[in-house]
Amino acid sequence: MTTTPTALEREHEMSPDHALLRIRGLTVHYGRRAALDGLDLDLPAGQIVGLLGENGCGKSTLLKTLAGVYADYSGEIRVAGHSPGPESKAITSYLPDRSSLPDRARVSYCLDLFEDFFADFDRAKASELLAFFGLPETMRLKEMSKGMREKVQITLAMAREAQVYLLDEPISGVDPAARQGILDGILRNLNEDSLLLIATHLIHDLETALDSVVMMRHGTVLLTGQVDDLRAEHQASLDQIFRKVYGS
Ligand SMILES: Nc1ncnc2c1ncn2[C@@H]1O[C@H](COP(=O)(O)OP(=O)(O)OP(=O)(O)O)[C@@H](O)[C@H]1O
Repeated sequence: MTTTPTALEREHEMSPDHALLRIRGLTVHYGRRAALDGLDLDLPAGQIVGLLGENGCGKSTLLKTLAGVYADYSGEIRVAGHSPGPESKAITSYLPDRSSLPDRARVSYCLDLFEDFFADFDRAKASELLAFFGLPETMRLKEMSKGMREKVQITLAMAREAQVYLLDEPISGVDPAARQGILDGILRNLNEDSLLLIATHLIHDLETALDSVVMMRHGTVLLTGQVDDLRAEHQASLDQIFRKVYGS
């Protein structure tokens, strides 16, 4: 039986230098409200990408949908050629904005869980990252501050040997002085062929780490570009560009 190729499959055949992440016409409704509204986006491997935008513009919904956690969407998504599902999840590491880890668990138990669940989880890398963050594996999550828990979440997400990392506001609970250290933890050992898509409001803290940005508004992409190109074009920092774009 032959099936008609989708728009993305046709594009894939026509452009062999395909993007690692491809999205066409992605739409998500919560009731009558469109959280994502026909969003198109291509992102290549080997980039650290900032996902920026005002509160409620759809960043978390986009990451959740790409991660395969939210499946009620229309449009097309391909992660390394796969629609969201078991194959895409096997190569995608997702850090949600809310933790679903059990409060009473010790860090070591979380490591056991991830080791059982993800074939690409590197326990030695996780232990090394926890030591870098100064967190004991014997500690229970409920004994931790918000920032400490975030470090555990980051450790679990970044200790996978994934092709795509989707991080939803990973350093929002961390004090300004500690943010650089956490960022170093995230970027440490990051495979140069991986794609890291990171939703954040902390543009100033992330500016030097980002290769490119995606700015969203009302469930669509308002602007994308390489950070160096945008800075040169606007003669301004990313923070200033953001204020200009969203102030208008
Ligand atoms: N579970 C839900 N049920 C109903 N509406 C939702 C739900 N989750 C999100 N929304 C709505 O969808 C829109 C997009 O929300 P989303 O959380 O994706 O935005 P965001 O850009 O991540 O916001 P923030 O920067 O505040 O984290 C918002 O209007 C929000 O109110």
